[in-house]
Amino acid sequence: MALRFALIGCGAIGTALLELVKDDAGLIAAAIVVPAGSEADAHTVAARVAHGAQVLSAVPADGIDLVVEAAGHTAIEQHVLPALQRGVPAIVASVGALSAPGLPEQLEAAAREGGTQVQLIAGAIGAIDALAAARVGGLETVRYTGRKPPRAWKGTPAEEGRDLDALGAETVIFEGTARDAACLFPKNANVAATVSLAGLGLDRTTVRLIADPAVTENVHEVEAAGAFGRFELTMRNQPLAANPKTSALTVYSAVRALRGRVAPLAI
Ligand SMILES: NC(=O)C1=CN([C@@H]2O[C@H](COP(=O)(O)OP(=O)(O)OC[C@H]3O[C@@H](n4cnc5c(N)ncnc54)[C@H](O)[C@@H]3O)[C@@H](O)[C@H]2O)C=CC1
Ligand SMILES: O=C([O-])CC(=O)C(=O)O
Repeated sequence: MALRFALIGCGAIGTALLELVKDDAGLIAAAIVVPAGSEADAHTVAARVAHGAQVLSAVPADGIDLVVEAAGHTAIEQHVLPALQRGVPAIVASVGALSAPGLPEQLEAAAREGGTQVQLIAGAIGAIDALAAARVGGLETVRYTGRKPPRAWKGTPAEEGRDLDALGAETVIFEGTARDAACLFPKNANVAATVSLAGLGLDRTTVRLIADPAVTENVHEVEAAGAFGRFELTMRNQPLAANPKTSALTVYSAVRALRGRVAPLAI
C-alpha cells in the first residue's frame, strides 16, 4: 500500500519535493497544508504535480501516514506536535525551531504520547551521521560556518546597519552559539541547529555566519574534533532559484527521507 503523506508548506522546498516524487508509486501526496491566503498558489502547484492532494489549513485527522514539514519554525508547534500526538510520524526540515527552549522536549513528549517518531532531516548539510556517531565517543569542539551571497541575507538582522547590496568584501554578520544563530536567522541557520543537535548541543557549538559577495553558492563548513579523530567538511550548495536562502540539497534530503520510508532497502 502506498504511503499517504501531508506536506506542510508549499514554497520553494515543498513545490520542488512534490515535483520530484510525483511519479513515485509508493508515495501519495494526500494533503498540502498552507496558511490562510496561500490556498490559490497551492492549488496551482497541486494541479501540476500533486493531482488529488487536498489543500487545507490543518493536517487531516484521518488518512495520513506521515507529515513532511517544509514550512518554517512556526509550523512545528502548529502542525507537527498535534500530528505526533495523534500517532502520525513526522519528517522535519525546520530543525532550527528546536532552538526554542522546551520545544525538543515537547516534540519528544508528543511522539511518545502518539507512540511514533519525529525525524530531523540533515537538510543542506552532510556528515550528520559521522558527527552523531562521533558524539558517542565524545566530542571536544564543533565549529560551523555558514557563508552565503549577500542577497540570501535579505530580510534578516544582517541588514541592520549595513546595505547588503553594497558589500565589497566578506562580512561576518553573526558570531555566537548555534541557539542564538537559529533564533535570529530562522530561514538561514537551520543547519547550525542540525549540526549542534547531532554534536555538542545548541549552546556549545560555535557558529559564524558570513555574507560574501565573492560566492554564488551557499557554503557550509563544519570542523569537528573528539575521541574519534577530526574532520573538516565543506559543502558548496547550489541555491534554489525559487529561494536563494535555501539549498537544493535540502529538497533532496527531504525526498531521500520520504523515499526511505517506503524503500525495501534504505541508505
Ligand atoms: N534543514 C535545512 O537544511 C533547511 C531548512 N529550511 C527550512 O525550510 C523552511 C522552508 O523553506 P523554503 O521552502 O525555502 O521557504 P519558502 O519561504 O519558499 O516556503 C515556505 C512556505 O511555507 C509556508 N508556511 C509558512 N509557515 C507555515 C505554517 N505555519 N504552516 C503551513 N505553511 C506555512 C509559507 O506560506 C511558504 O509558502 C525554511 O523556513 C526553513 O525553516 C530551509 C533551508 C534549509
Ligand atoms: O539551505 C541552506 O543552505 C541552509 C539554510 O538555509 C539553513 O540552514 O536554514
